[in-house]
Amino acid sequence: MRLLHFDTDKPMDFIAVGRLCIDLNANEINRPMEETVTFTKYVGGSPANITVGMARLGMKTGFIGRVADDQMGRFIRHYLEENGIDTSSVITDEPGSVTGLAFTEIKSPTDCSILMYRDNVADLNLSPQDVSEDYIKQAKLLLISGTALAASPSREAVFLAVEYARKHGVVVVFDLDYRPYTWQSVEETATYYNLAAEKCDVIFGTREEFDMMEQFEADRSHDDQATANKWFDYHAKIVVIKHGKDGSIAYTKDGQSYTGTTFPAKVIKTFGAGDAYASAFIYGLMRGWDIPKCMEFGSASAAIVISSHSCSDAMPTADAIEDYMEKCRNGEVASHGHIN
Ligand SMILES: Nc1ncnc2c1ncn2[C@@H]1O[C@H](COP(=O)(O)OP(=O)(O)O)[C@@H](O)[C@H]1O
Ligand SMILES: O=C(O)C[C@@H](O)[C@H](O)C(=O)COP(=O)(O)O
Repeated sequence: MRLLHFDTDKPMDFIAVGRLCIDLNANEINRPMEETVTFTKYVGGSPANITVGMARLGMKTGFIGRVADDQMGRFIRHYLEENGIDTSSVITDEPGSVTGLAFTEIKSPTDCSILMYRDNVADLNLSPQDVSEDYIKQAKLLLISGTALAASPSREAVFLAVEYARKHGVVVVFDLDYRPYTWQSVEETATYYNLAAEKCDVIFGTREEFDMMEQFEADRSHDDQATANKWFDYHAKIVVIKHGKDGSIAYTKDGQSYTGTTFPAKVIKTFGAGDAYASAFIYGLMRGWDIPKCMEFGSASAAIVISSHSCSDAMPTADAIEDYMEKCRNGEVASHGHIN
């Protein structure tokens, strides 16, 4: 059974909608934020990272979003363009809003957290009028991410993008990307996440993210197969549930499930794993690979990114992923900072 159909007549491979932000990653690693004084600036925001990943993998990519009318906004636009990402649907917001910042705290390779500054951010000002039906219909795949559902008008813009995608046979992928501090209440969060997930072909999330969505259900079994089955009753063909260093499980609508293992990594920080995994997995899907091969590629890409200082800038090419897998097979990469 063919799970997904990518329309090869469409010129653009991949479009993401949502936030374009800045990551400020601690240079002094293995210490708390209180003692961290210097940071390196990168483009960030989960959908931005995934798009950079897709571009590095050679896909024709574009982005729909709003950036602040400031130096940070211009830095983001320039970085996307340098990476070959089409920015014709990246709008500069009216003066007054700011660029979202994510300061990363790297206490140890396994104890990382993010301090986000997201008041009055430009990305949540994306409006339905910014979403072009013509732009979306020429793409094979649309990626949405949960944080863009946190407030209006960005929320409506995402739902409209999904409607256009479905109308024109564009595969819709949902990366749950749940960031609690951007939301008002758990009730609101679960409501909008569930409404969006109903409309998507592929869903990526961690067990904790799916638990958040299921928190008001009578049957809260925390069971991965039960979670996947629920979405197969709507529109989903593939549901991927990520379990950090313990790997991932992919379920498909034809009743199969596949367990993905992890690659050894010299872990610097754990964030960025999910974005790298998603980009390489989606790349594999679009190349027509079987699910285990997509998972393997995703896990290898994740291992590379968590062994690097950045998320976006560390996104590997397909050759780099192949090389890494080869080195792992030859026992040339030892795990470090990896707690089993
Ligand atoms: N410590 C680790 N070592 C090796 N691979 C990892 C590690 N943590 C995560 N990964 C890989 O990255 C994937 C996604 O990671 P996860 O932490 O579950 O997502 P997210 O970053 O979205 O929270 C995992 O399925 C796994 O393949
Ligand atoms: O998503 C953000 O705004 C911050 C990201 O750029 C960040 O680096 C990160 O947390 C990546 O998310 P993950 O892949 O889910 O770990």
